[in-house]
Amino acid sequence: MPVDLDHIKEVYAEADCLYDDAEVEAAIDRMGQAITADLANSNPLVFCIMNGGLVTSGKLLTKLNFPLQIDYIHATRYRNETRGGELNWLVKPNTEMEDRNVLIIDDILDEGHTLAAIVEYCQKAGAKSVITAVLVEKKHDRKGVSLDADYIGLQIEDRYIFGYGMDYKGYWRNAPGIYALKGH
Ligand SMILES: O=P(O)(O)OC[C@H]1O[C@H](OP(=O)(O)OP(=O)(O)O)[C@H](O)[C@@H]1O
Ligand code: HPA
Repeated sequence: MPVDLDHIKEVYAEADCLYDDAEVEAAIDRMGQAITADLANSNPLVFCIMNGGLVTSGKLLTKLNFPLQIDYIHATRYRNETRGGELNWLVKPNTEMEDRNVLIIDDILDEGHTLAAIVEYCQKAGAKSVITAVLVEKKHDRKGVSLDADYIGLQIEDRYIFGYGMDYKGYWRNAPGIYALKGH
C-alpha cells in the first residue's frame, strides 16, 4: 500500500520529543567513554544491526578511537510495523568471529527478541565474548527474554518511538531526536 506522505509529516509534527538532539548526543558520548574504557585493548569486531542501528553505530563509532573492525547484520522483526513478529535474517555476518570480542550496536532493546537472537548467533559462531550496546531501552513488562544490554544510552517509557535510526512505517529514521507517537 502506498504511504501517505501527509500522514508521515503529520506524525512528526504531532509527536512528543522525549530527548532532543543534544540529549541524545550526550548519551552517545557517555556510551563512547564507557565502551572505550572497557574495550580499547580488545580489538573488537563491531556489528551494526541494520537498519535501526545505522545512526547509533555511525555516531558511536567516531567516539571509539582505538583499533576495531566493522561489519553489519541485517535482521528485522517489525518490517515497518509498530508490532514485532518473527525475526527475519536478511544478511548474516560475513566476518569470521571465532575467538573475537564482538560488540553489537543497535538502536533499541524493546521486547528483546532481536538482540537475544543475535547474541546467541554470535556465541554459536565462536565469539570469545559478545557485548551489546543500545541507544535506548524501553521499560515495560512485555520482555520476551530476560536480557540486559551492557551499554544503554537512555531509558524510554513504553511508547512507540522514532528518530535516531528508529522508524515509523519506514520513515523518520533521520529525525534529530527521539520522538514518541502521539497517543501511543
Ligand atoms: O527488542 P525487539 O522487540 O526485538 O525490537 C528491537 C529491534 O526492532 C527494531 O528493528 P526492526 O525489526 O524494526 O527492523 P529495522 O532495524 O529495520 O527497523 C530495532 O532496530 C531492533 O533491532
Ligand atoms: O518503539 C519502537 N520504535 C521503532 N522501532 C522499534 N523496534 C522496536 N520497538 C520500536
